[in-house]
Formats: sequence, C-alpha cells, structure tokens
Amino acid sequence: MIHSPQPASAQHHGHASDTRPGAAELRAVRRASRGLFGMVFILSVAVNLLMLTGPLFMLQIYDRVLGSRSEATLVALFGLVAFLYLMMGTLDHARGRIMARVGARLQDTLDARVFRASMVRMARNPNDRLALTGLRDLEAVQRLWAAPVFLALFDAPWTPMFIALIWMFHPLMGALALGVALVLLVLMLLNQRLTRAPIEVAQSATLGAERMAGQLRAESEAVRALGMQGAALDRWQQARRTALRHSLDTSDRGGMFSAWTKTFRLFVQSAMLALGAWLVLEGEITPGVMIAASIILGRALAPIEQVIGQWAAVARAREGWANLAALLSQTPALPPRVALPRPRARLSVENAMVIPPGASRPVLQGLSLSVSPGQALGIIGASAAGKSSLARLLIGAWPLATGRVTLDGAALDQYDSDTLGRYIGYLPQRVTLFDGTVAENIARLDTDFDHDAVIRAAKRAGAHDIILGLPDGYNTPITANGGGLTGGQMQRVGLARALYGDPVLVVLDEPNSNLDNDGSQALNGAIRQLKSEGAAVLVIAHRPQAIQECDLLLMLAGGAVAAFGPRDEVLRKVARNHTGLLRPGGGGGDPAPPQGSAPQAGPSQGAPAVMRTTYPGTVSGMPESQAETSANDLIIGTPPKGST
Ligand SMILES: Nc1ncnc2c1ncn2[C@@H]1O[C@H](COP(=O)(O)OP(=O)(O)OP(=O)(O)O)[C@@H](O)[C@H]1O
Repeated sequence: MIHSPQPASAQHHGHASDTRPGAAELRAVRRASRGLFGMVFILSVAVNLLMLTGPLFMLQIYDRVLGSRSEATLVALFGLVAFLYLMMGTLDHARGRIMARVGARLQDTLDARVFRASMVRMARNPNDRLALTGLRDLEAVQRLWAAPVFLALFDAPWTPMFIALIWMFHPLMGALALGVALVLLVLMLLNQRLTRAPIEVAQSATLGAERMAGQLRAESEAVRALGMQGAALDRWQQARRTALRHSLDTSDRGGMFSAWTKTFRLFVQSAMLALGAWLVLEGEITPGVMIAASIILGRALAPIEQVIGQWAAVARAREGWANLAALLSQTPALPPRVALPRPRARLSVENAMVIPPGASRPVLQGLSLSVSPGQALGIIGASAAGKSSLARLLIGAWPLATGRVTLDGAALDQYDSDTLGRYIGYLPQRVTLFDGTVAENIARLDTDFDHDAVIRAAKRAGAHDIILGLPDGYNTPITANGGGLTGGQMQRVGLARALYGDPVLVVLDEPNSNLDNDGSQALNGAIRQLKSEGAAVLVIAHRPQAIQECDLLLMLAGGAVAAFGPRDEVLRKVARNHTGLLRPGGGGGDPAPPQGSAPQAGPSQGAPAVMRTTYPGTVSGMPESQAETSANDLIIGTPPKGST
C-alpha cells in the first residue's frame, strides 16, 4: 500500500514536540561559521557602499561635469567609477563564494548526524516523514545559504540607510521611498502567507510521487508479472499531477507577487523621478539629485524584491530548518557510552511491552524470558503473533515501552549502538544486501575488513562453496536486491553477514525460509557451533527443521507468551503433532516424507514444509490422523490455558 505522507509540519505540530534542543544544535553549527559570516558582513558593507557608485557618478555628471563642461573631470570620474565597479564585482563574488562554502560546511558538519538520526527513525518507522526528508531539508538550507538571495539578508539593513539618504536629499522624496518600502514589506508578508500552504502541499505531493516511483521501480518485476503496470502508472501519474498542480499554484501565486513587485518598483522609480523633476522645477533640488534619488531607491528596494522573487527557496529552507530542529530534537545525539567489555550471552527480558513507533497499541506485552550462553531459543507462533517484533526489540531497533532487556546484565541502551551491533548477528526475514562485493556485504560494509573473518563466517553459514561458484567468488559485485543471487543464496550470504565477527547473540528471523535441505543442515550446523562457543541463538521458526537445535521454545500468541520452557515440553503442550516431531529423527531433522497423501514433498526433496497455525479442526489436505504424527510441519493446536 502506498501512502502519501502527511506534511511534516502537520506531523510535528500535531505532536507539539519540543524542537528547542534541535534548534540549539543547529545554531551551534551555524555559530561555528561565525567568523565567515562576519567576513561576509564586512564585504557586504563594502559592496553596499560601492552600490552608491552609480548614483553618485550620475550626480557628479549632472551637477559637475555638465555644469563645468570639463572633459578632464569626466575622464577622471569615469576611470574612478570603472575601478569602483571592478571592486564591487570582486567583493560581491567573494562574499558569494564564502557563503557557498559556509553552506557546504553546514551540510558536511550535519550530514552524518542527520543521516544517523534518519536511520534510527526509519528503523522504527519506515514512513517517518522527518526521516524521509532529513537530508533534503539539510540540502534546502545549504542551497539557500549558497544562493544570492541569502546575501539579500546582508543587504537588507542598508534599505533604511538608503531611504535615510534619500530623505537627506529631500524629505518629500524620503517619505515616498519609505511609503514604497512599507508597501513592499506588506507584499512580502502577504506572499509568505499566501504561498505557505500550496508550497507545503506541493512538497508533500512531490515526495509521495517520488516514493511511489521508487517502490514501483524496486518491485518492477512483480508489477509487470501481476499486470499492475497500468494501474500502478495511473496511481503514480495521479500523484505526479497532484504535485504538478500544487507546484503550478505555488508558482502562480509567487510569480504574481514577483512580477507585480518588480513592476511596482520600476513604477515608483519613475514616480520618484517625477517627484524629483517637480522639485527641480520648484528649485528645491538639482537634476543630479533627482536621478540619484531614483537609482538609490532601486537599490534600497532590491533586497525586498529579491526575497519576494525567490520566496519558494526561502520558504523551503525555513521549513527545512524547522524540520531539522524537530528531527534532531526527537533523535538526540547520544553521549559517548562507556565501552563495556564483550558481553557474555546472558539475555534477559523482563515484563517487556513494545509499542511500534507511531502505533498506539502494544504488539508485545508482559513478555519475560531468559537465555543463557550456549542455548538456542526457538520462537514460534501464528502469523502476526509478534515474533518479528520481538526480534526488532532484541536487536535494539524498537524501543521498550516498559520492562527491561539486558545482555550480560546491561540494558541494551547502555551499549554504543555500533558496538552492540558488532555483538549481535541478525538475519532479517527479508534479506536485503547492499551495493558492493559479496565479501563487503558479509563484512557489513566494513571498508577495511578481515578476509579470514569473512571466509570463516561464510563457511559457518554454509555459503563458502556457493560463493566460490559465483563468477568472481567473494569479489562478485552484488546489488541491494541481490543482483544475480538467488533467494537461497541471498539468505546464505545474509546468514554469513549475521555470523561475521563472532557475535554473542544471534537473532535469526525465519532463517530457512529460502533454504533447501543442504542449507537447513548448514544452518543447524552453524547454530550448533555458535552454541558450543557460548553464544545465544534465537530462531524465529515456521518450520520444524529450524528448531532442531533449540533447547528452549517460546510460543507467542497475540503478542504475549503462550508457552515458554524446554523445547520438548513446550512442543508437547502446543503442537498437535508433537509425537511426530519428538520421535527420533523428527523435530525437523531430516524426516522421511509422510506416507500416503501428504500434499507436499518432504524437506529432503528440497521443497519447503509449512508451519500450520491451525487450531483444532482438520488440517487441509492431510488426514487428521496423519496430521497428528507429521514431522514435516509444526501443527499448532490451542495451547492449554496458563501454560507459561
Ligand atoms: N511497524 C509497525 N507498526 C505497527 N504495527 C506493526 C508494525 N510492525 C508490525 N506490527 C504489528 O505487530 C503485530 C506483530 O507483527 P510481527 O511482524 O511481529 O508478527 P510475526 O509474528 O513476525 O508475523 P509473521 O510470522 O507473519 O512474520 C502485527 O499485528 C503487526 O500488524
């Protein structure tokens, strides 16, 4: 399902979250460039003073050169003016270059912080709007800082001074200039108010269309195969059109203000000229003053005109700044953690409750369990029972609402997240790899990885021979969706990645969903070895083979513990076919396929067996009596009440 995300502002206004810590962090980064801002300010003073070159030259031409008819004065003045313009151009260019670098520095300083904060939030909620736009928000601010319109901010303080200068020429002209500046200010505020809503909607719609395009591209194979191309394209185009419509609305409104501001400014320059001419006729001022006042007025109004013309960029950057403040406030940078020693595999969960980020109802509650070094715990339960949620909790991706999770006595958040990641091996339900070689993927994208460790992990995962068979072995380049790798190969590379670095706690979410019998055996071998080395292994299972090496079994139902204890004991309580599973060679070892009319081949033929989560009744396609003794499937019956 593709959702168009809420506008970010609506989202955080809704939560009324405190954005002050993030804003303070942003200001601290801005302060680091204080020296450069100071330099730009000084250059701006010079540039603005040099802006008087034109009007003063005009004044001199009219009042001195034409009056005295002195060519020598004209040549001298012209030489001086040429030099001053050269200076102005150079200084203006210099301040532009400095601001571009200040913007780049801002981005460079905050890039990693914003990306990390986005990743933390995305791990919790893949639709988090602030996380989705974080880097773009940063770029919007960076672009504004580097844009000429930002320099208008440094020029704006000169507007009153230029108006004061005109006032000194003649109060009537000053009053006109002041009135005009006030009208433009009102126009600027009106522009800001009238374009705010369409700018936000256009951005939101653009983001929605981009996300949809990304999802469709990523799943293009399925989209095509399922004949969804037409419908998908229609939806995408609808989103694009919405974005386009609102963009047009924004540009219409912005364009209207921009065009009328410019025209108004040109008109008032003429009006100033007319007023000046009248004052000349009245003998109040000279013609030179008349021309100079008109030009200075143009200069005085330029910053306001520029801000109105570029309002979309200014508004985007303002929104970006506010979004970044919210993002950074809600995902504070963690102070450096005291480096804890490598933990032992003592995992303990006490009375845990988990509410997915953005959700209101818990998906796990009252959950307690403990696993000791050298133990493997199988986690079973019907679909949506909360198995993957438990995995997300244990790897530190989802926060605890209440309760406690500790590894070797220390709560998970006492570990630095990267350090904790090194102690944990995780194989997600849906393996995603990254652009890079097979070896780099196994080494968790470490640039300076230990080759032996990569090969050791691959061997443990039973992936070594498969990898050697790839076109360029460990150096074979792969992509996020695996490139040329099959589902089973991806799962084995994913398992090798989980085992890289000798983790203490290994969480495997349906590790054998894509594995053939060899793969399942390799997996069980890996679990055995991890146990013998003192690691703790958690296996979320839908198939009996996966729990073959498990000492403990946890059955979840509706987010709560339905049964927990030694594996065989729990199986006896919850599996209708426990006799089949507990029989020597049962429990998913390599059982012979069931006799008779079992609908699927046994795992020894490489076909997947399915965990049935049926409650009392007939197991479809299998006679009742046979279902009771099947060793291929894990057939869950209603667990006896209170059997925890
Ligand atoms: N990001 C999320 N936000 C809100 N609810 C979620 C989220 N992820 C999962 N849930 C809900 O949590 C419950 C448990 O989901 P979970 O993925 O843990 O189930 P599971 O036991 O792993 O299922 P399966 O065997 O089908 O993978 C489900 O009701 C699901 O809708």
